[in-house]
Amino acid sequence: MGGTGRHVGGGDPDPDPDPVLNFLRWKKNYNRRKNKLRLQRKEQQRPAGVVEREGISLLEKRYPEINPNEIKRFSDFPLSKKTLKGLQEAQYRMVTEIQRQTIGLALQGKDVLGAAKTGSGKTLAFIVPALERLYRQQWTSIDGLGVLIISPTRELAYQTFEVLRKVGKNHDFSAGLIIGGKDLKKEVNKIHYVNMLICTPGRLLQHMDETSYFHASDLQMLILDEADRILDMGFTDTMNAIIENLPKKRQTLLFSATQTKSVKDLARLSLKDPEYVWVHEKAKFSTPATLDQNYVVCGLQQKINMLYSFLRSHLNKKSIVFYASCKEVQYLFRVFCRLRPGIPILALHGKQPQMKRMEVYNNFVRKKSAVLFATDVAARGLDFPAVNWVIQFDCPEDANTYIHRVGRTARYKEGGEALLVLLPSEEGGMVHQLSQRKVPVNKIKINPEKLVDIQKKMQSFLAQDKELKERAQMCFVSYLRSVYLMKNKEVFDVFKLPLAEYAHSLGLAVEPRVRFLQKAQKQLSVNESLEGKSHPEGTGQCEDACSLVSNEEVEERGTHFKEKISTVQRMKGEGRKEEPEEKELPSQVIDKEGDESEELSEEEEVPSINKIPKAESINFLADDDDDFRDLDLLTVKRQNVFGLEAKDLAVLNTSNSELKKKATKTKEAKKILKRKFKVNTKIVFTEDGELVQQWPPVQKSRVDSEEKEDESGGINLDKAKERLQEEDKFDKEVYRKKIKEKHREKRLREKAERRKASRTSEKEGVEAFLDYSGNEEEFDPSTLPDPDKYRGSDQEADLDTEDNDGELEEKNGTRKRSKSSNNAAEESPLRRKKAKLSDEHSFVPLDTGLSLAEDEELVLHLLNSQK
Ligand SMILES: Nc1ncnc2c1ncn2[C@@H]1O[C@H](COP(=O)(O)OP(=O)(O)OP(=O)(O)O)[C@@H](O)[C@H]1O
Repeated sequence: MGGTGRHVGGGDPDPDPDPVLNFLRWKKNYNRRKNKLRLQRKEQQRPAGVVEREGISLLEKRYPEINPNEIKRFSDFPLSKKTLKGLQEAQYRMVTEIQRQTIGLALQGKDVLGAAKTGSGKTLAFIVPALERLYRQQWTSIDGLGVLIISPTRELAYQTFEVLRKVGKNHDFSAGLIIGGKDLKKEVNKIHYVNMLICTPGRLLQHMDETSYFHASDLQMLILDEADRILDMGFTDTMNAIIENLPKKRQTLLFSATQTKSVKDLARLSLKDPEYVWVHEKAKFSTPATLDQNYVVCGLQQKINMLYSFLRSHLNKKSIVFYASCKEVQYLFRVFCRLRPGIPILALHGKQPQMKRMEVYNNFVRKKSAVLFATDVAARGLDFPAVNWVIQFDCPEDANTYIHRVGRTARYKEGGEALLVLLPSEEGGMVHQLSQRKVPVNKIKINPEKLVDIQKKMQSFLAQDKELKERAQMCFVSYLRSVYLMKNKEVFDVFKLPLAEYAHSLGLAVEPRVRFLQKAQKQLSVNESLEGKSHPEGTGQCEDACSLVSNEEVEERGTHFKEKISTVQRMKGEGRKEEPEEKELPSQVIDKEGDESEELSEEEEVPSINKIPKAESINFLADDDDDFRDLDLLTVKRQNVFGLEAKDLAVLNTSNSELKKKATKTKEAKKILKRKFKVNTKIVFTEDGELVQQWPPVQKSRVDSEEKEDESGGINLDKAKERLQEEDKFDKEVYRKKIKEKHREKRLREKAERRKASRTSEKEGVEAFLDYSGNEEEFDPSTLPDPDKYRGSDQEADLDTEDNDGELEEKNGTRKRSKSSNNAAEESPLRRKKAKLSDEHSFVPLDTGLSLAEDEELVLHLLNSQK
């Protein structure tokens, strides 16, 4: 047997073949192959459903044996062929740590609370078990909603939807994306077919409330992505309401890069005996190892210069710049587009319409080098490929926000760099927080020689463009409000900020007045005097902030409010909260912001500056753009004083602030009058070289004597009244003349019409006559049209214009008659007939067919008969 075995394995020609043994061996192999084929054929004949069910039960049998430590690839998990194929096609083979540790638990049907660093692959960690869950249940479209995935932002929901589409494409389930800013009606029609729904909380609850056939009674799995962010955005009540609408018997997965207390509260509410998987709990750092993190300390007034200088020196990189508020993004995006740093600039924030947001998102994904100005709407979960730099222009609210922001770079084994810009007042507190959260940041310094000063340029932009200036003012207020509303007063103290310098750095000549800040300051001083400074900083101020800034204003802040929002809402007794980005998008804004485009083309969308009622005191009431809404918080002390230097302005400001007396409008008007300002005039030349004053419009009623106006300054009311009355008279006279002229024109028009009508009838008469005159011998001169009649009409025509006649001549073809009224009257009917007959040869001399003498006789006869 040993020798035989050797021969079989070796495959060398047997030196001493035993034919019987050979035959037996061949027969054995043959039978084995035959049986295998028979079985395969049998398998193929069985219904696919049965085979699938058997496959599923085989997979399920392997679930209890899943050992995360042995798993390296997705194929090591007992996954369906369809899912594995999808993963393979999307180039996902090796599992990441969070996937290795959570997929098995989720397949076993456990509730999971998973946390792992940014960019570590949490999305697949919940998408794979979700697909498998429905596959196991043999879910079909008629079964309705099986999996619900809730994301905090629309972009993240969209991104998750795309991953699901990619990985689940071999399955037969239907998937839907339900986010705010889209057509609700269209969603209503489709929602009941959807098996896997990805949505934002506000919109989901809206469907739960309003869409009659939307129900989640058979829901198998609930997934909360970036759950802490959902709660931070003030969706606690919404989430509670959603969870109440879901069946109790379901599996729940909850994922985030950071875990807060509120998440644990939510987990207690929505998860049953969950498995906590905190992959990097024991890691040295809570940010990716491939991320290089630095911070600079920079004065508020230098931040924009610094950013510009940074971008100029990183033209071939892909960067994201995070700001605290939408209005900062809007303003600085516009300004930087005008400054043309040499790199495409994009802006993403919650005030853009959804389509625009998608467009920007996709654009930035595609770009190799670009800079994205964004609010924290882009801070979580978004997976932009190959981002080199994350710059935090404004200090993040806390270490968690910091971690999510920097997580937009250095994703899945890639490298990346992060730069945090801190004010001197923010440095201590923030750096301490970061070190506590195991975030390694190095301090670096700005090279002052490399700093480009763009302040003057910005000032000139603002001097030319009122709308931009308003945006600068809104940016100013918005930033201050964001700082004011921050909870951690160790880091954020709005009263320490150099306001005037900040305003100048935005290009503003004068710092706008911020009412809420003034009120807060007052309140603070009252509190201090009452309590003898016993009030601990940080708590009292925040509460004041909540009461001083309306809820709407809070939402405009976009992202940073956390519990404060909930406090305000609870205080106001609101049941639940809509998604902030939806609230921030009134239709008008959608139109306006929808045009906000990538680079340098945004100038077209500049709204009319006529909207501004006054320069002295800007008070935007019901403006189209909700950007203008919060300007009621703001009053500009003085405008257009760019001639002044910053130093002078500072002196001016201090002296102004020292002046406690409130100047009335009358006083200010008087002051202006004393200065004897003259209105600018615009004079143009006509083609004849005459001078015409275009602006201000010249008073037509003015007589020379009035030029000698009272030069003593001020307005003489009596004189002004007289002048107005005179102007009124003059206008009335002009009006009367205009009406007269109109009537005359009307009369002439009617006459012309009448004349035309009579000529037509004349033509008809001629033709009738010609038709009739078949026989010259039977010619009856009495049938001739009355020549007086012609004359009359022609006389009228003569009163009008000669051109008119010429026109009629050509049009009617009655050339001879119209050339000269007399000729027309004298022309013989016979000639007319000939003329008609020889229409095409109208310039050929007419031949009556009679002799010359006979012709003359006929003419004389006709003339006599006319007389
Ligand atoms: N197993 C894998 N193999 C290869 N690439 C992967 C794998 N898992 C995830 N990725 C890639 O890693 C990147 C980050 O994944 P993902 O967006 O899921 O991270 P995340 O943990 O959700 O990040 P964040 O906390 O920022 O939301 C994505 O580009 C994804 O395609």
